[in-house]
Amino acid sequence: MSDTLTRLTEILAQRRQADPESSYVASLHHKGLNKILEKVGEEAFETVIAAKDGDTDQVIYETADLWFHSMVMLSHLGLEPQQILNELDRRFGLSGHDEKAARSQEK
Ligand SMILES: N=c1c2ncn([C@@H]3O[C@H](COP(=O)(O)OP(=O)(O)OP(=O)(O)O)[C@@H](O)[C@H]3O)c2ncn1[C@@H]1O[C@H](COP(=O)(O)O)[C@@H](O)[C@H]1O
Repeated sequence: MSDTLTRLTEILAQRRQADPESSYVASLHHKGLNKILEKVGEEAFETVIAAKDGDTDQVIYETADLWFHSMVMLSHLGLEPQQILNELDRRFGLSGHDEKAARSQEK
């Protein structure tokens, strides 16, 4: 995992026990899954709008917000970002054709 993702993962784990008054991450966990999912949806929408507008600086900014809130969601669900990276790595081993077959077998 990249140093940035590793560092952020560690900080997010620490902040689960932090004071919601002083930590934004703790405040999201305190508000619960629905609030976290609302933020993921909001940031995804803002990313799409920035891309449609062709505003590349804004795309970078909003995608960072989207990745960050997605990582808070994973943390809330007890999942590790490494599990997502493992899934992406697994797909490297599949051709487009094999990938479709694997997906249809999963269903
Ligand atoms: N990477 C981030 C990060 N990215 C975005 N944000 C926050 O995400 C929010 C983005 O939502 P919006 O733009 O909708 O802003 P908002 O209006 O304040 O949000 P709402 O009131 O609608 O919930 C802002 O409050 C940003 O500050 C982040 N907050 C924290 N981090 C990282 O998380 C670490 C822990 O943060 P704390 O929990 O605050 O200590 C920090 O050290 C950073 O590394």
